Amino acid sequence: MTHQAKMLVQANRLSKMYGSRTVVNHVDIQVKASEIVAIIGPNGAGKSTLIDMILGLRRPDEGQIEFWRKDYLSYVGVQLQATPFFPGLSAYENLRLFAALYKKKLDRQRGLELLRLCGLEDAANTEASKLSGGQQKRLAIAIATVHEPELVFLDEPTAALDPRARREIHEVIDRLASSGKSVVFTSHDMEEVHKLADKVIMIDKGRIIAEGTPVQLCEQYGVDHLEELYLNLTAKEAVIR
Ligand SMILES: Nc1ncnc2c1ncn2[C@@H]1O[C@H](COP(=O)(O)OP(=O)(O)OP(=O)(O)O)[C@@H](O)[C@H]1O
Repeated sequence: MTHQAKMLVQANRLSKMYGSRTVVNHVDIQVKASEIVAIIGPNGAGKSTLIDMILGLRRPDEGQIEFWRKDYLSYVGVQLQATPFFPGLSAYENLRLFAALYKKKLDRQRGLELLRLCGLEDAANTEASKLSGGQQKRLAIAIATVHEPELVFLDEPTAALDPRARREIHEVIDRLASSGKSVVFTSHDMEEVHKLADKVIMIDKGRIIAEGTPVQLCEQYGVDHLEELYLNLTAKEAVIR
């Protein structure tokens, strides 16, 4: 990624309230082209609410978001936690179906290329329901990118996966960024965040509490690992008596 990379998303002073509770509090976020951004923070910190606002699924109560193009939603891919495919169809048939929903024609060669990008070249004809958990996650990512988006959101893409399956997802994320896409992902695995992210945005109680490259953050706070920083900066849950 170069320093002159174009800006895809520029969100300023975003806030969201539920009743009298502020769950996102004056958050600024930028996403540049080909950048991998990790949004991290404790359960309930406001990460999903923030991403939903960027995706236009929830309206911010305050702040505004500028996108790199008017029709940006056609160039955004989203993989949410639920597995979003048709279990009775093969991996390739699922891709073709989702491409058709986006009104894109997907020829066999392009379909196989996309499956290869997601490490699924040997599973093209396998029924989606028969794929392993890791393969299903990768199919979900392939589906989220079938319309050639420029910006991809992945919500906890490696949750509940074994180390090898995680590593395969890491490779897919790296390949997406190398092919020029920007990736925004959430994760509770600090080692993975350190390895993958160009930029880390740490959120607690709706506010950004730290932001920078993993190396910058560790240097700035004098820690060896992001996990240490995370534990130092995020609040402990109150004990309910
Ligand atoms: N529709 C809603 N109405 C009321 N409160 C909500 C609503 N959606 C989320 N919340 C609350 O807002 C807070 C932030 O939730 P959010 O899902 O954004 O957190 P998160 O950081 O994504 O958490 P996790 O890591 O568990 O996915 C939580 O306390 C949640 O209970």
